[in-house]
Amino acid sequence: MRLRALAKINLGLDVVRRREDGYHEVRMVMQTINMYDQLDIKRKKAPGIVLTTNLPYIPTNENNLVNKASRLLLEEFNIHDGLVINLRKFIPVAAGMAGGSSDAAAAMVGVNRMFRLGLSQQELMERAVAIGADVPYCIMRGTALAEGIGERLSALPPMPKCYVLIGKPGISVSTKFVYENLHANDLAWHVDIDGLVEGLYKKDLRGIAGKMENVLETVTIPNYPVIQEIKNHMKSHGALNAMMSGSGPTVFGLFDNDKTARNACRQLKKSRLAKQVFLTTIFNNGNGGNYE
Ligand SMILES: C[C@@](CO)(OP(=O)(O)O)[C@H](O)COP(=O)(O)OP(=O)(O)OC[C@H]1O[C@@H](n2ccc(N)nc2=O)[C@H](O)[C@@H]1O
Ligand SMILES: Nc1ncnc2c1ncn2[C@@H]1O[C@H](COP(=O)(O)OP(=O)(O)O)[C@@H](O)[C@H]1O
Repeated sequence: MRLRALAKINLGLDVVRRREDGYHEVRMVMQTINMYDQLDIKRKKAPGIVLTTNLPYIPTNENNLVNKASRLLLEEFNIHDGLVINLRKFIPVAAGMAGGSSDAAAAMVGVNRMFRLGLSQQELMERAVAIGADVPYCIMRGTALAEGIGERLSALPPMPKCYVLIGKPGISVSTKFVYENLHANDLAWHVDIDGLVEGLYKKDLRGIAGKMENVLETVTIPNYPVIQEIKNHMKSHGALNAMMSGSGPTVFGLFDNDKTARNACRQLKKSRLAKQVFLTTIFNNGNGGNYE
């Protein structure tokens, strides 16, 4: 069984408050993009999960989210068969693009199908939050408003079609570090998530781009100025706007024109500001489904 685990970007990211347990209440507009990892899942008679991957630097033991997510369902349903899973990573790792979360989501969808567990999308999403705050959204996919810690989801009108330029600088940023250094209860400003949502209802790409903001940049940009440099580079090469995705450090820019986007992509590669550069598009074939 082969599945695609799609990446996400955050079109807007606001933090409402820090909870007593250290987690943060957020309001985010999430968007799936056409960049994916590939999971091949096979059943085996002996118990246990054997995971292989094309990247030597990510864990293949129980610390891999694919492993955790599969185990969660196998244990709940008392399944004694095991799994052989090959994961081909294309989504940049530790990038703010929910790569690991999306792999976990695909694994849950795959196990549900393979063992005919009969769980609905909603039932999978309820279990998925135990793996990570972004995992329920990765099961749902499409354009969505995420609240709570990211697990309370409402579908939004699909994002208008556009080109998405992705630039990941060669640095690592820990999500935990970013949230801890935000001082969420004393923020001077908030992102206009309602304005962003209104832009989606109006199908107004420029209006949406004009409202894109990420409060987590207030932590990452002072620590890693290259993030601002990549944003500036994209904007000076015709992006409608550019922003950091999630907790970073990946920056994405939106373009309404194919030629401008391709040129900006070439120039960004030349600049060497970003270690990984990709040009892709918005994914919006309805929510959920389309896992092949
Ligand atoms: C920032 C966002 C935006 O989409 O994504 P990424 O940058 O990871 O893609 C998410 O809020 C990240 O979601 P996810 O990466 O699933 O988070 P988890 O694994 O559950 O948590 C990692 C760490 O982030 C912090 N965390 C996460 C989510 C949240 N709402 N509040 C938090 O404070 C906690 O310190 C937690 O220990
Ligand atoms: N399937 C997976 N793919 C990538 N990283 C994983 C996976 N499972 C666990 N990890 C660990 O999670 C960390 C964050 O990965 P990732 O999900 O790519 O980040 P982000 O949430 O910022 O998009 C990695 O450094 C890696 O050690």
